[in-house]
Amino acid sequence: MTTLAPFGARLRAAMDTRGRLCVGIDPHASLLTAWGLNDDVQGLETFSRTVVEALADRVAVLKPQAAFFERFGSKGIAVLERSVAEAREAGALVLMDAKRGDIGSTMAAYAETFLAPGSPLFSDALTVSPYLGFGSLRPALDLAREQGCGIFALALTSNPEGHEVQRAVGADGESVAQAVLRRLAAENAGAEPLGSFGAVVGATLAEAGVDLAINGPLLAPGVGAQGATAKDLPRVFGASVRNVVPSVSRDVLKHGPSVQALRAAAQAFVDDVSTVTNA
Ligand SMILES: O=c1ccn([C@@H]2O[C@H](COP(=O)(O)O)[C@@H](O)[C@H]2O)c(=O)[nH]1
Repeated sequence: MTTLAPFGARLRAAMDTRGRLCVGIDPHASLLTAWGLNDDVQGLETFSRTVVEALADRVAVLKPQAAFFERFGSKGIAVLERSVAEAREAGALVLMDAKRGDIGSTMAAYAETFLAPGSPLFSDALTVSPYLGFGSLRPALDLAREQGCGIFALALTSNPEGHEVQRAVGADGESVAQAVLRRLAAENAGAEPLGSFGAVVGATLAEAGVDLAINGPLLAPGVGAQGATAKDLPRVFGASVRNVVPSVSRDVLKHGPSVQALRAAAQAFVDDVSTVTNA
């Protein structure tokens, strides 16, 4: 099995050649219906296959939302396995949005599931929750580093409810989100051209209010259906905007099942992002 180059380097190259965009594969029941599909495993398979066919050979990152596959049990997970493999085969980086987080010994099993080569769900990167303590993520951080994979830890999420936890300030005056970012920066120290340990920071924020200079990617969900636009990115991310990977799900997916329309919608976001980030 060939060893992958570090995820950060692969992501930077993908963004340079394909443009800066992550498209989520979120097969909501309402989207399956809107596409004329049944809300069942066959509908899930057709939906996911269509998104992969339309976008995996052109967008930098595809981000399957595991929850929408898990809701169909083992058959849904089998669809997820095939989608991940086909998307990677077509050249997209696959970021598994599973937001795993647990005590270290269990975290090791999650890491094996998503980051061990040969695992049926092997992905290029994984979202994780650091709210059992950043140190509990160590098995995932170590396996990702060893295998050329990436990790995206939740720092400031796009939903308004996240702030009560993430903006909380400790006795030392540091916010919880800032502590997560500081630990990510340490993981990325010295990495070039970009570290592999990223943060999730919502594009919906009024302002970041934290130091985002982590030398790693900043996944920015919230563009599209949650109300943010590409124009918000410079305000939220400041000088770190060059490391932002905007993430859109419903606002691209609503254009299916037409492959051409999905492609056009994704390209429109890529163009919008390049206008504001290259300004
Ligand atoms: O802070 C976060 C972290 C993750 N997400 C996920 O991103 C997509 C957003 O979907 P849209 O349809 O573009 O709103 C979804 O899978 C979320 O679970 C997020 O929104 N915010």
